[in-house]
Amino acid sequence: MKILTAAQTRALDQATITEQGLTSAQLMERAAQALLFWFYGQYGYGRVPADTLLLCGPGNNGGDGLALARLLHEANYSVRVALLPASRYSPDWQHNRQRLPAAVPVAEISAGALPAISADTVVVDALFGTGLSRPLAGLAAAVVAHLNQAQARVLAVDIPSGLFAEASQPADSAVVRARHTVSFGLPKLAFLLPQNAEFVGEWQVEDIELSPGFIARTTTPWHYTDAATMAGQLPPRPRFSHKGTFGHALLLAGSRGKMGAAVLAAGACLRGGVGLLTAHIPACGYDIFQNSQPEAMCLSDAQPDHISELPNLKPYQAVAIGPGLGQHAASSSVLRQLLEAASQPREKTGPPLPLVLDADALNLLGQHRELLSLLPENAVLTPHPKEFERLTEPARDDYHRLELLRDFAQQHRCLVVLKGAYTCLATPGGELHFNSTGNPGMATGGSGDVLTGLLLALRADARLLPFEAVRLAVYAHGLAGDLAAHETGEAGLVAGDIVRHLGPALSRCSQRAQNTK
Ligand SMILES: NC(=O)C1=CN([C@@H]2O[C@H](COP(=O)(O)OP(=O)(O)OC[C@H]3O[C@@H](n4cnc5c(N)ncnc54)[C@H](O)[C@@H]3O)[C@@H](O)[C@H]2O)[C@H](O)CC1
Ligand SMILES: [K+]
Repeated sequence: MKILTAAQTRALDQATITEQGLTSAQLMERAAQALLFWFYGQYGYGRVPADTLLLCGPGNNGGDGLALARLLHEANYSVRVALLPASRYSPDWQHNRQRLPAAVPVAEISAGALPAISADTVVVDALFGTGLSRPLAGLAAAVVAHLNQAQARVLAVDIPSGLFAEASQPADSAVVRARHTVSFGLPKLAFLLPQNAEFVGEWQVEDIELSPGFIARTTTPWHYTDAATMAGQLPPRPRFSHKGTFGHALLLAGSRGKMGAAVLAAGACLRGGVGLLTAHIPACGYDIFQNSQPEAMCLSDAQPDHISELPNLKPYQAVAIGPGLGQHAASSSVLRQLLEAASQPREKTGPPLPLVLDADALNLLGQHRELLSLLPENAVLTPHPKEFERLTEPARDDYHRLELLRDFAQQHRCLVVLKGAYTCLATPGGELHFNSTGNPGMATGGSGDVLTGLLLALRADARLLPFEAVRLAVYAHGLAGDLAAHETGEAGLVAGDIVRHLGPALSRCSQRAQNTK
């Protein structure tokens, strides 16, 4: 699913109206209907809130609010409307103002007459939407401050008022703190960034049949990976496949006290469908590893506590390094040797060896930035924000971090998975793909090791393009976390639960096998 700018969204509106032969008021009616269904979903018939207040601005966001006020009134909700005065009102605002039944109380907001809001009032924030052109000030800012301090349940229409769709607002500007946001057609970039979570609350996107042709033609660096995007992305396993079909993966992981990271990554790699897995681990971990992952092969390093040797890479279709690795100088030298070997083309025309770098491998890269020039094309890096900062620089805010991320992936021609809520995958071509799956229960030790193992499995599968493999791994990892949390609750979730649910998560992304009989 694409994410568009506010300007592109306005053009999408227009294209929809033209292509479908609609009036703009008819499109607004679709938006208002979607909002009405949100109320039905929340309150059902007959359980309506005692007091619903619609705060309406002068543009089409306010027009949506006025249309919704009419629909709610017709559905027997007790509604009142408060209008933000302006010198100009949009034509569809005026249309819906006229259609508002006289029985609905309407008041004009002024500094001395702010609408009464109690903690029991359900407030619809239809002050400003994607037409916001500057930070809120004056009366609009006063209304927002008044609303926020009432701590009422707030539903934001399209986007919380005062929030820009794709840029930071200045610190301390007035922004509605919504508990819910119902947006139309496509998500807004703002919804996906941690700095906006306090304003956006729980968000959802409602389909109002905006022009699919226009969306397809419109270019954007931002994408949202949802279930529809991922349906059928994992190819079926051919009936005549054998373990060589899915690749032989090498995992370089573990150090004394951190063998669990190697075990978890290996478990995820195996559940990710790899053909063969070999783990190269420090000698202290040999028994631990062999006992807990009997399906994997194991190479023991000469050193007891850390990795100091790089195995011969010839047998392997992909290599991951980092989980539980530690930062010993000898392990750092293994990383250097691996990057040097992988940056040489394996065959004259073939792609370089697929690499996945995580955890301490990223910290070592941060300490030795000269190694970045050795990254082979499409190497996968999986930093969380702090690890990413060590590779680049501190970000001023979440939008700046996205810029740094995009630049880094383009400059080093690699795939960077910036981990967190809505994990963001940056591609060498400059795209940013935000992931929809996952939950806060996954903020627990070992989750990242599981992702590395799954990435390793899918990068070893030669049937998948590098970007496809990484997007699928990120999505399936989050989905496995969601399936696991369903069983354990978020607090009770541990990384091993994610491993156990990778199989079901991947099968939800798989194509049905055809002609395999
Ligand atoms: N995207 C869709 O598919 C649909 C969107 N709808 C709704 O329309 C709004 C966007 O409406 P628009 O008229 O373009 O903008 P706004 O209502 O957000 O406000 C514009 C209005 O406000 C003035 N203004 C802008 N910033 C400020 C400010 N800081 N202070 C004061 N005044 C400001 C501006 O000059 C205009 O006069 C979208 O979000 C949806 O809710 C459609 O209804 C359905 C389809
Ligand atoms: K709004």
